[in-house]
Amino acid sequence: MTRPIIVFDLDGTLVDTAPDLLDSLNHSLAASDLAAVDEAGFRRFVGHGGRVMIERAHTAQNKALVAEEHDRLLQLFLDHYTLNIPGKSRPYPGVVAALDRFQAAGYLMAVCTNKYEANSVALIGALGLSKYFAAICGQDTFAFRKPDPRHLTETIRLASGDPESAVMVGDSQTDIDTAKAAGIPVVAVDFGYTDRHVREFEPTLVISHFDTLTPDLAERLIAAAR
Ligand SMILES: O=C(O)COP(=O)(O)O
Ligand SMILES: [Mg+2]
Repeated sequence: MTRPIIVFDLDGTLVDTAPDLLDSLNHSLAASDLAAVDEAGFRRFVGHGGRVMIERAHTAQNKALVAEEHDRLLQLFLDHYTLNIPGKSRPYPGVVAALDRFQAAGYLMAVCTNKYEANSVALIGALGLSKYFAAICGQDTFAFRKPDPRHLTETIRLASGDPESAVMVGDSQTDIDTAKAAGIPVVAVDFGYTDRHVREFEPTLVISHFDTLTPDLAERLIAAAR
């Protein structure tokens, strides 16, 4: 029988990356004479990767953004972000213990994120977490990304898992919509990056700490979804 799999979102779910994403975003926006974004703005702009974050910051400040300028600012963002990995980013409380529990219980684990794959692999490596994951799939790994459910189902296949025996953990509407479209139960953490409470997006379950996330719980969610 295929081993069950638990798939995690990265930013705002496994790792608190907000300070570094915000620093790199503001580094990039400064080159475009935009006002710096604050924490509240960041929560509204994040979730679909750096390119969309830059675009949303411009829209919010009523600034036009042509394609070449968009490319230039994205490159500035990525160069700054890449150079500073892992920066101040750290796993949320209880993450490492939860990964150990799922590993001991025989689960496959994977990451499905709208960060670029190279930055995701580098960040997870710098935090010493690579050994847990059978696959780390970013927004550029496939020709589609969350909320397209194939980003999740192809991540599961790449990790040698089965979408019928899978659970997703995320922090945003993007993650919840993705998992629901794939028919996969989804646990939402309530401490990540969203400007509306995750409850509003109707995940299977909301948790406030990784200590709550156990293989028993995952097994129940997978069984209930069948
Ligand atoms: O960086 C982003 O915009 C989103 O990243 P996530 O999918 O890991 O939350
Ligand atoms: Mg996230």
